[in-house]
Amino acid sequence: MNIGVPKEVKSDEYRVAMLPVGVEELVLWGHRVLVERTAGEGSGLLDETYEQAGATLVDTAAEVWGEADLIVKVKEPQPAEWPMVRRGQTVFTYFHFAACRDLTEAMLASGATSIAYETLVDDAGRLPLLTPMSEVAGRMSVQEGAKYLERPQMGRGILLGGVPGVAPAHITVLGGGVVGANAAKIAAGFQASVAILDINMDRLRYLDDIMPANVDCLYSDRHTIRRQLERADLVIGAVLIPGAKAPRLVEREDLSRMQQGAVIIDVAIDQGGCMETSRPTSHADPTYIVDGVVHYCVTNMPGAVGRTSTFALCNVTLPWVMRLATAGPGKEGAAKAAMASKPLARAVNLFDGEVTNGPVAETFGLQHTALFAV
Ligand SMILES: NC(=O)C1=CN([C@@H]2O[C@H](COP(=O)(O)OP(=O)(O)OC[C@H]3O[C@@H](n4cnc5c(N)ncnc54)[C@H](O)[C@@H]3O)[C@@H](O)[C@H]2O)C=CC1
Ligand SMILES: CC(=O)C(=O)O
Repeated sequence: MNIGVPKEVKSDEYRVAMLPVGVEELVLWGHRVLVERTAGEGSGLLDETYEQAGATLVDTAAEVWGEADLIVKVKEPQPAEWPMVRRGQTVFTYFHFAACRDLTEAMLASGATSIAYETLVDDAGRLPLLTPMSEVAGRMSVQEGAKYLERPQMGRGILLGGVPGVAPAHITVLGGGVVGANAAKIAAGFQASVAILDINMDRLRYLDDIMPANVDCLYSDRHTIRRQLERADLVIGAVLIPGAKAPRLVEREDLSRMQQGAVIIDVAIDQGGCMETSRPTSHADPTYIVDGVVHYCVTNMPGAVGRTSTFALCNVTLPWVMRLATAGPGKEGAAKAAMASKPLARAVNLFDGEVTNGPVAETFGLQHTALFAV
């Protein structure tokens, strides 16, 4: 099968979807891997290394998209890429469809099979292809929060850990999953005062067992969220309902309860964000201010630490790329791979012009067709 790895084109996206070792494995199994020149550069991976691993290097994205049966990417196809997607092709990447109707419509119109990393749910209910990037973003959210709390960045001028005689910052983490737990762990290490909120009591019990003493694990309801907003120097949005638009936990009027110069890092922005006032931003222009509160809503946070993130992502995606490649090209190959693996079947969001993911269909009022009924 022809497998294509285009260079990422989203703003400040330095990850690449395959390591040289991945190329080598696929080539060993008889596949051809087309890699766009300089695709790995942002992660410090040179063309020569891909070539030595057996990749066919090509000069343009059009050649990759034109020849590949399976496209392996990091971020959702950007508008400039949409015309290159074709029927019969499978695209395996982060899509976050619920956050963007235009993307959903473009991919539906292409007739390609869209398999989304973020909805690949294993039999234990985990999200193995989202987890490593959530670990990165959760940890990063605290370092970004620390930066934007600095006064020259329009923040309150608060040091996370305080100093003897002066209280540390208070950090509220909405959502205690992978992003939330990683954020809380790093924030606690900075000696901040931390509260982590979730609606899943089992998860709260677990977090309560493993978190240090400066982390409170609280049930997430409207009253608790409002009380937290009054106290917080930094709020981190980390909730998720897989496939669906993020639940909205903070309304615009709630910002009036917050302190001037407080910072919101809405990590959940890739699924639409969990604050009414969140809108997507980029690494080049990451923040804006609403009612005196600094908002940071970058949709590809791990892209900024491309080298760490590329290795963390490719470690988990390669076995699934291998399964898709082994199943063969076209929609028949994608269906065969999905038939043989429930996690892969759950990750198929669009197939042959139909929406096969329930929450995506519900978000846009589109018809939902079960994958094996297509
Ligand atoms: N902006 C970026 O660059 C990145 C964004 N993300 C996003 O971060 C978000 C969180 O991801 P994960 O932590 O991996 O998800 P997760 O599934 O591990 O955790 C989500 C948590 O939210 C909780 N939750 C759901 N509704 C809630 C509510 N109403 N109140 C409180 N808690 C609620 C769930 O119980 C769960 O524990 C996702 O949207 C993910 O795509 C992840 C990586 C990078
Ligand atoms: C999860 C995701 O969308 C990212 O890592 O960019």
